[in-house]
Amino acid sequence: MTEAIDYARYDRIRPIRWNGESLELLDQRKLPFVEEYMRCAGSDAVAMAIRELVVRGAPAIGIAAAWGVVLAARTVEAADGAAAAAVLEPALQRLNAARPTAVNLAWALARMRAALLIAGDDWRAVLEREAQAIETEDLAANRRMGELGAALIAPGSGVLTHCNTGSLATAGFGTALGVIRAGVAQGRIGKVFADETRPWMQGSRLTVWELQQDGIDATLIADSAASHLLKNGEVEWVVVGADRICANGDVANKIGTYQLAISARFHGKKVMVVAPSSTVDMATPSGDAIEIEERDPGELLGVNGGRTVAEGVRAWNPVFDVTPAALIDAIVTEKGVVERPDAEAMRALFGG
Ligand SMILES: CSC[C@H]1O[C@H](OP(=O)(O)O)[C@H](O)[C@@H]1O
Repeated sequence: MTEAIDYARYDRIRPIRWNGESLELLDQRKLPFVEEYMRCAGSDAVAMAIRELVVRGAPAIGIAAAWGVVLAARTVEAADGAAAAAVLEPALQRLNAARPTAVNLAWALARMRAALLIAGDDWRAVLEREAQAIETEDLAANRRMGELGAALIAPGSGVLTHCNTGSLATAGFGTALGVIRAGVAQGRIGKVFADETRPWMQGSRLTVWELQQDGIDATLIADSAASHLLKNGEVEWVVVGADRICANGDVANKIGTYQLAISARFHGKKVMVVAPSSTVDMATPSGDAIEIEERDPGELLGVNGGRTVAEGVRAWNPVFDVTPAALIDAIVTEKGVVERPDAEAMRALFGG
């Protein structure tokens, strides 16, 4: 069950392209029917693209922000990194403010800031190398997580995934979708289900499109059909990504993850969270401390620009929720797997 995976077959979809002068972002608002890149020439354009979900997915927004810092550096004259850091800090703050929940954004900016502070007169080149390293390391982490996560799945299993955690959300291959890709390639996963993931429809617009590109047969379900599916026995694992994993193992992820975990536990199914260590935030003690992003309620009032709700109806649109560690069976990172996560198990792998 350890057949070598042909990773090249998953390389077609690239949400982030650095061309040496500007950052090209695949506009995910237009997928799956239009593949169009937005060209960002400055860091504030990158911040807007993150805020507007042109680029989305916890690791991907960290990578985009890192390249945003490289773009900001082109507007600054400074003798060394420390001097440049002082001038660039407002631009990093504007990038950081783009979205609050995924820790990968703050993590990437902190890593760029740290590299800058110790850089000499070659600080621009240092920033470019650091941004490239963040992107390259994410791809390697995803491939490693694919192996580690797939190994937990018994041959012939069915899986259900939520939101989009594939190449579109990362430097490539994906987190939860990387486990699914590896599990299908190894013959461990026999059936793949993806839910729509209202209101932004990452599942119906992005995940099943990615899997179709792979030639992986996936079945789309309504979010509201998930518990019925978990009851009928075709699924053994719910496999999802994460936006922030806390010191006690609580996980913030796309809205709807929490109720999937409740239903999975009720029906005796397992929950696997797959995320690189850049998503682990040992400085956040528990899910109660996570800021949950609330987006425009208008995202709930229509689909593809067509209104489906009467005028004057109020909507509430939190786009993440927190799944308590007690409902999670395994957290898969590139550094290893935490089974039955709790504060002690998290400390054993991540320190702190
Ligand atoms: C590997 S992506 C992690 C995470 O990000 C997604 O959120 P969004 O599409 O709003 O950026 C979703 O929560 C994924 O699970």
